[in-house]
Amino acid sequence: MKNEPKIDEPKNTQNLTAYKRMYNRHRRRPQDPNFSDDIPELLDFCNPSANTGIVPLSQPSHAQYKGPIFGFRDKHPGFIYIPQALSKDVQLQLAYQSVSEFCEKPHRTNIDMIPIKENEVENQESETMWKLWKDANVRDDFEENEMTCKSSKKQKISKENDTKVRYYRSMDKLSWATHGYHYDWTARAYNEGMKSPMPNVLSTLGSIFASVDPACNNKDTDNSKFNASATIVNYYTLRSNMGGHRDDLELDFTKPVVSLSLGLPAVFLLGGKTKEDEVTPILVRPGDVMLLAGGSRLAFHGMARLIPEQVKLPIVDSCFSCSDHEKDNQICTLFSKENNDIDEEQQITICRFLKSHRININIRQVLPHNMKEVPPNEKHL
Ligand SMILES: O=C(O)CCC(=O)C(=O)O
Ligand SMILES: [Fe+2]
Repeated sequence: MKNEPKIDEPKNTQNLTAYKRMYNRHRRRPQDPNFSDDIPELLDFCNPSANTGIVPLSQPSHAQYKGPIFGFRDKHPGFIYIPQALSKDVQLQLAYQSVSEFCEKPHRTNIDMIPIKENEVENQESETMWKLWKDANVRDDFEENEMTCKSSKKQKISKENDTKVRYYRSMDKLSWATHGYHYDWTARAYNEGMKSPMPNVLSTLGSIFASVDPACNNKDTDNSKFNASATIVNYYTLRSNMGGHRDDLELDFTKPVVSLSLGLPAVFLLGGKTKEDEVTPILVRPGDVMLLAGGSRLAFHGMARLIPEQVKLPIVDSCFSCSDHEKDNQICTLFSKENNDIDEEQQITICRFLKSHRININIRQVLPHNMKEVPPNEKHL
């Protein structure tokens, strides 16, 4: 009897990996027009109920981040979850930078790799993707919403045929941007010839959060210092997902991948070293931070779906509100100056963008401390 298939398991799912089975359970159902079908139960670090295996972790004494951090008692060793680590202001600031400077030159995006189509117009220098999105989405309805937005503009219309101008670089096509070492998706490697400056704010955030990992001590000058040298910003729509993979191209796996979430909540799937290992579906909310660290640094993971605004999620336990512990860390001071730069109209437009998108920023250290550059022609597989 032992080897016989279970009756309630459809035949064609028997050969699927544990990861794929979990993905199929949680992915957005294409037949659901509103994307709001019932969400199967998820692990919620913002409401850590009993019997979930979630345990509070103690902070290393040198940690720069002082808020509560969590992991699992008996699975996913080394994985660290920091609920509501980013205040609303910090989320807004990071989202603004993600849609404006982080996805423009000299950084690299997926759009650079798409050939320009015949009916598309090359954007002028002053027209960033964000400006075009904003112009197309800021309309008179702000006034209807009691928010007066005097300078709102209508979507740009071409005079000849009264149709929308199709720009080559447009937010609607944007799915990722990279900084520092650009990830070369074709070669599956980093290389010295493909770099842009790391945004300071991302390097600093990477170091602050990495410091909760016992393997990182930024006060030291030795090999335990986290040195952020690459970021990937993922831009997701309600239709997006990210398949199961391992972040295995860096040359130092002793350092964590620090992952920040903004915008819509999502279902993050955390597995183990193979696609057959146990997979945990995690509800990731805006403001949460995760670390793929230690024994989970090379774990399979992916993003099954976004959760639309209309789905009612459990309210975040009040002890995770950022206002208490954010005073203890350097994150607020990091942004206090720049924050004034986002005018009200921009803020409203960013909030609107975040109601239909998720932004994930993941920060990595590529090289071990004793290596100055990526060796040429190295195949890292
Ligand atoms: O969106 C996420 O949370 C995961 C992103 C990710 O795994 C990656 O960019 O490698
Ligand atoms: Fe990843």
